Amino acid sequence: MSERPRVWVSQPLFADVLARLGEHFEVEATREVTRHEPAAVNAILRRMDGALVTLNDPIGAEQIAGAQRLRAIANVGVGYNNLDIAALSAAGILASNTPDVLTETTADFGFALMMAAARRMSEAERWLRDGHWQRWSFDSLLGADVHGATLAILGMGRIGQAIARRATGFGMRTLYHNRSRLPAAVEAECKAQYVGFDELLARADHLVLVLPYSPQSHHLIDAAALAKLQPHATLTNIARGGIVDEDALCDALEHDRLGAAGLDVYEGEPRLNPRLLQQRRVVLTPHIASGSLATRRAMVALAVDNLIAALGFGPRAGDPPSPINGGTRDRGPGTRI
Ligand SMILES: O=C(O)C(=O)CO
Repeated sequence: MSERPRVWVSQPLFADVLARLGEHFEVEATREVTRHEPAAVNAILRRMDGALVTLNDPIGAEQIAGAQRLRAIANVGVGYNNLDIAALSAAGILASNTPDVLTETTADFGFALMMAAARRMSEAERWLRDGHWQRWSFDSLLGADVHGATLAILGMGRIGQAIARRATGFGMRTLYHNRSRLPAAVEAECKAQYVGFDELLARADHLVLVLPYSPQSHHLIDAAALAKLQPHATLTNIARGGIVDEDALCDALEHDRLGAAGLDVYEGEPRLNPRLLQQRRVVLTPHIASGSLATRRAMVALAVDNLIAALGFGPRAGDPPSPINGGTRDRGPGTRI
């Protein structure tokens, strides 16, 4: 009997969802959340035919060097800046991600984070828990309205569009900027108007970042970009931390050049820029935008489907549902999220 392919699961995920891998493969699963050293990953991948990894696991030339058997990497996540797609493609390794299944959950969270920042919810709760509420006062903790305001979405992929659809229920005016303009029918459905980058910033009451992280978007929101925002504007980031220059953001907050911020992602997470923790007018959450139970399970299930199909098994053998490279839907780097 020929040997079964071997696959590695880099982090503990839902064991019952992963169980399907065992129908086809020898599975080596990591039991605890681990920050794997590149050399350790390389030693493992040299023995593997496939791997299921998360955004905590950078996979590039160093990790796949000499991994002769490796044919597929399934990323659990829609953003895949942890994968070096050029290196994987050059080695003939099929990479996949998990779009669509997290769109609505992530949009819910982005909208909630924007509202929480605008209405100072974290600050208000800290104030209350710290025992400051002695009597009700008419002008304490006044925030900014969301209904009727101008929503500015940077990155109008699936999640950006889902946020725009939510904004219609709040009577917002939605502007967006994206690498390419959306078809008129999609703009009409989202009630969103395409504008240039500078105009987006200048007109935003609430700016929400939903674009992919790439060398082009690194620190796109820097001091110069922040200076284009209105001083009452809020900034919400549910994309990747590296898109925002966090020191420039702290400067803007400290000098009242920005109303508030809602952040779910950080450059260098889980390590936080200590200055962010000092800011009153920020809502900070630990990268949980896609974190509903149902959605996280669906993401793992899709990654499992991708891995099984990419390694030539199951009903879609050879045709994984959401390939990034080398598949029927080669979407190249910087795909909209
Ligand atoms: O899917 C992603 O890209 C995430 O950030 C985690 O949900």
